[in-house]
Parts: sequence; structure tokens; C-alpha cells
Amino acid sequence: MAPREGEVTQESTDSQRLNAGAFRGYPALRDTPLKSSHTWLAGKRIDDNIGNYWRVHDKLYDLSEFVDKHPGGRQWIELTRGTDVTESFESSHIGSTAEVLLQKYFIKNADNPRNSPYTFHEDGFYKTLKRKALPVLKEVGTGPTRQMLLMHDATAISFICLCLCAARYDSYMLVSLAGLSLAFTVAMAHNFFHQRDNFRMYYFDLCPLSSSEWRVTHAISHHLFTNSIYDWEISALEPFVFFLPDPAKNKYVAYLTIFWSHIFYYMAFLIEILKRIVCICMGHMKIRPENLLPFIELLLMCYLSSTPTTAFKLWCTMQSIASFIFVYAPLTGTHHHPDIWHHGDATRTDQDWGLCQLDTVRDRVEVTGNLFLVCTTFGDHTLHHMFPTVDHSKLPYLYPVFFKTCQEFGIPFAFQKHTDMHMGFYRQVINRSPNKDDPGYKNNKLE
Ligand code: HEM
Repeated sequence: MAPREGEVTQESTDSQRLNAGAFRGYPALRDTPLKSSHTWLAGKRIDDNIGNYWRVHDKLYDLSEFVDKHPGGRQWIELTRGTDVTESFESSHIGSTAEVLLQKYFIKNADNPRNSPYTFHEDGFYKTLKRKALPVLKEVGTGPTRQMLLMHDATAISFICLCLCAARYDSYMLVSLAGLSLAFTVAMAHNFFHQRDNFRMYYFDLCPLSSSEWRVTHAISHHLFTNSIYDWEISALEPFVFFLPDPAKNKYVAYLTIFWSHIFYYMAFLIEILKRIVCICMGHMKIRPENLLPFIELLLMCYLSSTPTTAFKLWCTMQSIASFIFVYAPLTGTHHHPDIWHHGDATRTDQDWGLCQLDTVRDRVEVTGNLFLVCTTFGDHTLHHMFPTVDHSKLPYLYPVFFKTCQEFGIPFAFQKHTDMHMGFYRQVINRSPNKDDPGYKNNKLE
């Protein structure tokens, strides 16, 4: 698709193979070698070009006074200064309280059109769905159920116990179980870092990933611009894993991806530590207290194990197993398949944000209906993308209104089989042919 009028061209270079699609320009700093939340936000500030304000739709607001008052926590507002937060604002709040409050901070109308192509029309899919979801959520609430809290605390406690026992007895069997518990704990913590500040979101930091970093690279970037060139999770693995259907994609590298993606699953957590150290040294990040949790685990294991070398080996084994389990499920089960929209594929004419989200995500039938499997393997993913701040334990209540809205808008929503999604992931990483068909569900199933 041709770039729109007024395209931001100063950031584009000849080395960029991809066009901007429906966005105004190719994202600034997208191809920087060390990709982090810092570089993504810095790039977005350049592209959105609104100075020190916050943009919601076509208006600019000064939220400086609101940072400490935000019920969702100061970080969401603080981090997004100088950017267009329309998608975050719309998807994080279900009722009208935030919208009414926002008027207090109005400064002026924006001079330029939004960089993002997504729309939120009152009669569009997303706003209609939100209106239908509101009475349901008023009745059941948006926060976690007791079962959810107990399940999460139980996996966290079992992780700590297994990790310490593994070190005490130098046991690779126990440390493998600790790795499994860690993966479950971290996956469930993903549910919590999307919500208002709460201590369970820090369970995410029990592994070398960072909840604070993921609020940007995952909650703000991936969730709002899924599978587009603004999705950090798409650009972060390039050039090793190239998800976009680019005809210029190197065929041999693409096939090799199938091989090295398996190594990546194991290494992701350990690579993250090296990346964090480099980012801290470059001044892109500050050490946060929760970042020290994996090192505290290592120190405790050194204290209990026969030798520090054994403890280190056990710790690396535990983190690698957790890494494999945590990374594998979302990567192969949610967003990647040749029939799912990726930047470069034909785009729908109606760019309603909710409809575009539907084009980029699928749900596996095998995990739906089981809260533990949903939370540990990224199930109920479509509804989670529509309502990221609603707890996973409350999402099932939204299926009736979701199905009804899909029916109203002629969307033949259907669950997929895990094997279809799994094979689709490998087909997508070697896929070099952009989809010319309209995106969306086709004949109710993926091939
Ligand atoms: C930068 C974009 C923003 C993000 C990512 C964000 C995120 C969040 C989150 C995660 C929650 C907690 C939801 C929950 O757990 O129930 C929340 C609640 C809330 N936020 Fe924001 N927020 C943003 C901007 C704003 C702005 C600009 C306002 C108003 C000026 C606002 C007002 C509120 C209010 C009133 C709540 C309480 C729940 C509600 O009434 O919807 N937020 N926000």
C-alpha cells in the first residue's frame, strides 16, 4: 500500500525494505541494532511529533499533574509523555470515567493527522463491543477472582520451594520442575502487569524479563499495533526471525529460522540479561529493584548448593526451561500464520481498531474454558487483546457479547486447532508472499 499523503520521510533510508503501509511513515529507530522499550518510545516520540504533551485522537493534553493521580499507576502516563496514546487510552478504560476526566487536561487541537491508521468510531466494531461489554463487567467486575489469585500465588510459592530444594540437593529433576513452575508464574504475571499497579505483576520479574519493560514493548507496542511495523515484538527478532511476508526475505535465513527458533526459545531469558546489562551501560535503562530478583535466586542457590558452579549450572538450566515454555506458547499459538494479517498483507478498508485486532489474533480451542491453561498458554487471546486490563478470570463472561457483536458485523469468528497454529507459525516465518485477500476469518477455519 502506498504511504499516505504527508508521509514522514526523513526517518526512512534506502536500507528499509518495508514501506510504511497505512502508517504515515516508516517507524523511526525501528532498525536500531539494540531494540528496547527505550528505543521504541524514542522512535514513537519522533514520529508522533507532539512535543511534551499526550495525544488522544486529535487533541493534545498535558497530563503532568495527573501522573501521580492516575488510578492505573503513574508509570503508564509517565512513560508515554510525548506520544499519541489513543489506542492505549481506548483499550485500557471500559467506562466513561477516564474520558470525562481527560477533558480537564485539554491544551489544544493537534496540528497533524494521527500517525496511526486505526479508528474508533462510535458505530464501529470496537466501540460497539465496549458498550455491550460494560454492563457485563459492571456486574462481574474487572479484577481477578479468588481462584486466579490462589492459582498464581501457588505457582509462585511452588517455584521458590522447588528452586531452593533443587539447590540444596543439587537435583536437576527438581530444578526442571522449578523451571516449569517459573514459566507458569511468569505467564500468569502477564495478566497482572496489564492491570493497575499490583504486587503480583512483579512475579514476572522472577525471571530475567522485566514487567516494566514489557508494559512498553508488549502492552503498549505489541497489543496496540499488533503484527504491524510498530509492533516491537515483530521487529525485535529481525533479522533472525522475520515474521512479515516480505518478498525480499532471504529464503535460506527463513528456513534456518525453523531451526534456530528452537535455540531461541531456550536462550531468550539469558539473552535478555545480556541485553539489559548493555542497555544499562548505555544509559537507556535504570536498574529497578525487581530486576535483581533472578540474581537473588542465584545467590540463594549458591548458598544452598554444594558449589557455586553447580548452583550456576542449576540456575541456567532452570531459566532455560522456563524460557522455552514461556516463549514457545505465545509465539506459536497466537499471532503467526499465513492467513493472519501481518504488515504487508492486504489491509481492510474499515480500519476500526477492534476489527484490525481480530485480523491479527487467533484462539486455540484446546485451552479455552480452562483458566489454568488460558493463563499459562495465552488463551482467550482475542478478548485479552480487546480488553487488556480485564483479568483473564473475567474474560469468559464476555464471550456472549463478543459473539453477538461479531455476528452483527458479519465476522465468522471461530476457534483454531493448536496444530494449525503451530504449523502456521513455521509457514509464516518462511512466507514471502503478502496475502492479497481481505484479512479476516475465512470459511471459519485456518487451512
Ligand atoms: C497513557 C495511556 C493510559 C494507559 C495505558 C492507562 C492504563 C490504565 C490502566 C491499566 C488502568 C487500570 C485498569 C484496571 O485495572 O481496572 C487505568 C485506570 C484508569 N485510568 Fe488510565 N491509562 C491511560 C491514560 C489515562 C488517562 C489520560 C486518564 C484520564 C485523564 C485515565 C484515567 C483512568 C481512570 C479514571 C481509571 C480507573 C478505571 C476507569 O475508570 O476506567 N487513564 N488506566
